[in-house]
Amino acid sequence: MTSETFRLTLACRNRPGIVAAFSDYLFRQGCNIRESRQYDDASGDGRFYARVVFDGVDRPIDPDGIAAGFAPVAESFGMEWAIRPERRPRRVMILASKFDHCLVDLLYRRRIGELQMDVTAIVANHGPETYAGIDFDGAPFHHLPVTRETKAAQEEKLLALIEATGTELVVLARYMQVLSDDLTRRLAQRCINIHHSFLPGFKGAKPYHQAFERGVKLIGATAHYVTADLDEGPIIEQDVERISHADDPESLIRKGRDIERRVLARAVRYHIEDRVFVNGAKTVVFAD
Ligand SMILES: Nc1nc2c(c(=O)[nH]1)N[C@@H](CN(C=O)c1ccc(C(=O)N[C@@H](CCC(=O)O)C(=O)O)cc1)CN2
Repeated sequence: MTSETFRLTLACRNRPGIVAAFSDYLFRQGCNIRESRQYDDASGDGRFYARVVFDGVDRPIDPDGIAAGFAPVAESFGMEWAIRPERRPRRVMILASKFDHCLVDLLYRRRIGELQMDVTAIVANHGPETYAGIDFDGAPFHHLPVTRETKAAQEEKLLALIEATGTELVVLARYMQVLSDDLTRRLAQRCINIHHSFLPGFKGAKPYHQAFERGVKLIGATAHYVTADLDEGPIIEQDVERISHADDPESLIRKGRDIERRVLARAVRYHIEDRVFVNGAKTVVFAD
């Protein structure tokens, strides 16, 4: 009989004995460490990060008991930590605007089991006619139109929906509205945006036109956590593709769609698999 697997994630000020402490604790609980990744940010503010996958070998694990026993160990190191069952799907809300390529891609990857998530809702500032023909796979659709004048009220409805659905992660899948400072604070480290450029280049709207005018030879996309500062949040994933003088804005937009899809899907997967740690204005990513 195989035991269920769990993930321990932790972050704390670096000092000797952290690895010994959590590995000895898990060993004494009869657990087996299947995978362990760690990073000691000696160059920055001396933080230590670890992601540990463990199971009970051939005996069932009591996660609450394991967590209760680990709490004093964690406290002695001043850790931020969590223990989660690997197979529990994360609750994810997807926001979209006019362009649906990232929305469709995330739904497909969920349907084939690549993304271990339950979609709590699909929210858009455009009406359902914009997404005609898309199989939402049972996810509820909410049309929340917004103007400069109605932004505060729209965001209140959005936040109420996030809380009512127990949403753990909000994904801006080419959602083209700037979120307020208050909303970004409430969604800190649990709201991922896909920006259609290789940041820090070409921030803001219309990055492909900016790229065309500049005559760059590479275009890219960037997935980052959303902060109040537009396109400035901690970067989770990026990718690029070579282009040429022959590419006009339309062909850049076409080539960009593929890059956006794969970069956002990777960033969402890394987040829901607890592979991403925010380290100040940057991230530590234990990619697979
Ligand atoms: N607080 C933040 N909100 C959002 C971010 C962010 O980094 N911080 N990223 C954007 C996505 N985005 C670029 O990736 C982006 C979206 C929209 C705009 C913009 O200027 N929008 C205009 C309205 C445009 C329209 O109605 O079509 C606006 O909001 O006034 C710039 C960049 C998502 N939100």
